[in-house]
Amino acid sequence: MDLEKLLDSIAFAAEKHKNQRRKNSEATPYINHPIGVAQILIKEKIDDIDILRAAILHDTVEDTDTTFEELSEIFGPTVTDYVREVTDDKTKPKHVRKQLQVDTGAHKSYGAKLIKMADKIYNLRDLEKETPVGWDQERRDQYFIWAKKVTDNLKVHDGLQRQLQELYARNLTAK
Ligand SMILES: Nc1nc2c(ncn2[C@@H]2O[C@H](COP(=O)(O)OP(=O)(O)O)[C@@H](OP(=O)(O)OP(=O)(O)O)[C@H]2O)c(=O)[nH]1
Repeated sequence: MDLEKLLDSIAFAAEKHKNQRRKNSEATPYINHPIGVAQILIKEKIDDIDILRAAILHDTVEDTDTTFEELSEIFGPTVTDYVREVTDDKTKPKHVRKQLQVDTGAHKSYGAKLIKMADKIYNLRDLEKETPVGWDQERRDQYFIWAKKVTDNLKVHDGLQRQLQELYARNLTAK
């Protein structure tokens, strides 16, 4: 049953992210982010359960002690492969990781592209609300510029693309 599968994923991610917080001034629990990413997809009528589960789990390997083997055992290969596609290799320097997101996006699967689009929408909305603790205006602006380079290679969904365009129109100024 899909609802049970979705809740199992949320419970797993919540446990894995339990000690992490977002970078906003309220230090919101990190799990709000993956839940919000899945919510963005559901609001756009995306109902593929494997994509939704992967959206919930998308930061577990990148940001916690979770391994792909663990995900594969519990959630199976399809969900795990989506998570793998949207996971940055943290052993690489940050500028390399950022460039890889720009360069590899176009070659990813439809599901991975949807998750990446929703991930960026969530982060950009957060940035619109508040500049994260420790960030200056320049870092915020650079994130918008970089996110647009990433998402320009992911245009697989009109509704998500419209939300991204609105975010860029409000926040990217020609300099
Ligand atoms: N806007 C915003 N972002 C926050 C907040 N708390 C945590 N983040 C995370 O910060 C990352 C963006 O910051 P960066 O400076 O680019 O990356 P860094 O964390 O590796 O230093 C994103 O993670 P990421 O998974 O690496 O995403 P992405 O950089 O691949 O898009 C985002 O999810 C917050 O309150 N607001």
